[in-house]
Amino acid sequence: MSQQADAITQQVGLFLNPVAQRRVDFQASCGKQFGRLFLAEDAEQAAHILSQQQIDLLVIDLEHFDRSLDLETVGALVRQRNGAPVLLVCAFSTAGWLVELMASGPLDYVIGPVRADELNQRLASLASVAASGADELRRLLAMGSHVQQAVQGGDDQRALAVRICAALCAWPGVVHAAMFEASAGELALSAEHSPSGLDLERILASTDSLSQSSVRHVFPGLLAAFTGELALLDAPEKAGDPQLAQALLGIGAGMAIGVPILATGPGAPLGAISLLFARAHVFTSDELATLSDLAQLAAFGLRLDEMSRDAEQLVARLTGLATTDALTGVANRRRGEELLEQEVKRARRYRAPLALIAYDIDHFKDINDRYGHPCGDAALRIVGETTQAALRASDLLARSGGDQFQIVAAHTNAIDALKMAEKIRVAIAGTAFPGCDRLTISLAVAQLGDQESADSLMLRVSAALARAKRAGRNCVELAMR
Ligand SMILES: Nc1nc2c(ncn2[C@@H]2O[C@H](COP(=O)(O)OP(=O)(O)OP(=O)(O)O)[C@@H](O)[C@H]2O)c(=O)[nH]1
Repeated sequence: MSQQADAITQQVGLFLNPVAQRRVDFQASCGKQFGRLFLAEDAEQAAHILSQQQIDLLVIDLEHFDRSLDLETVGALVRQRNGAPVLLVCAFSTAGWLVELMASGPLDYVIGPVRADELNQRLASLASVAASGADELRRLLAMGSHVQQAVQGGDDQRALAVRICAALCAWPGVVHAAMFEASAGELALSAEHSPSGLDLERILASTDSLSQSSVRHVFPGLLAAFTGELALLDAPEKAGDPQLAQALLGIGAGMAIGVPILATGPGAPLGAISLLFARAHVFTSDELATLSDLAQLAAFGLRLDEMSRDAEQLVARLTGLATTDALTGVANRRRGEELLEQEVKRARRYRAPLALIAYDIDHFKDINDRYGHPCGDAALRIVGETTQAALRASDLLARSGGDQFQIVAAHTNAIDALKMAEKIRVAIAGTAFPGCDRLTISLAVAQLGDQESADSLMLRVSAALARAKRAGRNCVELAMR
């Protein structure tokens, strides 16, 4: 057995999971990786063991944890490690914690379920990191932590890329860091950071298309983004373009490396990270593995950014669907009632006037019967549009059902609401409804009384609307208290 392997089997490990059987299984399948293995059933016990023992490797298994283990508690355990290796076995439901946790300290992770041989492999490589104790590696891990914090920021994609590049420059010897992104077969420089002042964007600007340029075959950042493979160049004069070669020599870059940012599934690489070093550097396999982890972290950050934008759009769309009347596009009854409740509370708090206007198309049944339902539908849409055009931005129009609509008019008293109602009545009476006769509407107006509830306001306005119908239709009725 080699000295390193010896050192690894002397490692002291700690495994955390609340399920006894899972702890037993871990011991059976991975126990041989450790000279000694502690098992903890909760975070408190784990924290206690960490404070009493010199633990080389902490494995936090989030599968089967209930709400007793939260993000903050796991973050505290990672911080307690002070940079020493931690492996997180994530449940799919807790994968969203990763970025935040990574800011608590260097962290390796696998998303469960994970096979025993995969887990053993991860543990072996982490244990060798712990055993090597190389300074360079510790610096690399510290840089990883910078990158993790950069990913955590949650800005737009470009700002995120800029922060990742700035964080990558924390690795000693790096004179320039850049990120390339690939999309639909095209490559673009999305961000760069350079303590040495190299302006790669300006140099590459003379190239029309990066994906067609000769530089892409030689410059590691582009090569990696293009091929999906790690690329190294230790002689900058071979950079593939005289101006670029000159610029690299000018800032004293002795070596360039390109690390691909790979897609999770099959598919072209998402881009690459490009690093320029002041001197030639022989990368250990651990360093290379860490670099590619960093690239994946960057990819994770970019995807997270994209995902959160997708989610926002989806939520906006779903909320829109849930609150909009499909036929007329105005707010539906539920939204109208919700908003009336809110506005009633607000009007009470600020002692501001609030009016409710309700209206109903006159003899709408006849329109349907005479011209057909599609014509009735079109008329409902036009009534909605015509009313909307007559309202202020602060008024909310809702279809309260069938051929009935209501308007919640904030900061509006009965007199002004009567004027609004009359304006809408005249607008509808003067509107052409293609395919059918002219239409009229009957309206009712009510102003919220002191201490009055939304329900009572709606009852009063309905009664007034019934009076408007009885009074001959195509008119406005004021609701009395
Ligand atoms: N085309 C169409 N018709 C609808 C829709 N929803 C309800 N209606 C019809 O609207 C009519 C509403 O009639 P009522 O409000 O009872 O009475 P009216 O004929 O409008 O008469 P007054 O209100 O008394 O003037 C009914 O015939 C419903 O079938 C819809 O989405 N599209």
